[in-house]
Amino acid sequence: MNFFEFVFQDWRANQGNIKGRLILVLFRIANFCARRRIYYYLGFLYLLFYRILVEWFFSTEIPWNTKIGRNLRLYHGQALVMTNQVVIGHNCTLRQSTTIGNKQTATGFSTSPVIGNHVDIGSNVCIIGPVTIADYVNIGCGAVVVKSVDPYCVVTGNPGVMRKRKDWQDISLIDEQTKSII
Ligand SMILES: CC(C)(COP(=O)(O)OP(=O)(O)OC[C@H]1O[C@@H](n2cnc3c(N)ncnc32)[C@H](O)[C@@H]1OP(=O)(O)O)[C@@H](O)C(=O)NCCC(=O)NCCS
Ligand SMILES: CC(=O)OC[C@H](N)C(=O)O
Repeated sequence: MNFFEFVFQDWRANQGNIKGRLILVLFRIANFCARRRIYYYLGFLYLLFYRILVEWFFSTEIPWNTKIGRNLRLYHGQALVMTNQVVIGHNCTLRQSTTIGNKQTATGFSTSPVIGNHVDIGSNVCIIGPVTIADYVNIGCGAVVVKSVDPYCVVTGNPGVMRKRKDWQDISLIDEQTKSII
């Protein structure tokens, strides 16, 4: 992926969403610099600019070295906080007032969540600790997720309760067909 493709990898997923596009382009430039040591030094001033503009002014804390797959959809772009250990797959959706991070333990901090592909995270969600969210999961608004979630599930409530998505058979069928084509 060249620089241009890398920076605009979320552009289509955020059609009609200027703020989401702007934040993600700024993030991908920072992410490009952070992943390559040479650019990290050259781009230090940019990284500072990114941090001040996106974190302080847009209140969206996506650390520049977070691993996030392509086609991230970012709705409403505010009060979103995550640690740089979070891993997010392809084709995911994030919304406002959401925290994805670690948990305090007796000896320090836990690891952070690993989120699969096609995961849709509602508004006001907390996902904390060493949990894995599998592919095609929907996390309902206001959910607090402290345990791992199986594929094709919906999680709602505090503490989050998991059940199969109503459309899981349709999705898994499409998914199997795609896999067999590939
Ligand atoms: C969870 C969600 C994905 C819908 O899943 P669904 O399978 O279509 O759920 P339904 O609407 O059929 O509701 C099924 C049950 O879950 C409950 N439920 C739905 N969403 C819920 C939520 N966020 N928290 C708690 N319970 C919820 C319903 O009350 C219903 O309960 P019942 O069976 O006792 O009547 C959706 O409700 C949601 O929360 N999406 C997030 C979207 C969002 O954040 N929007 C904000 C935009 S800014
Ligand atoms: C507040 C709201 O309903 O926003 C809609 C938006 N498309 C989203 O899913 O986040």
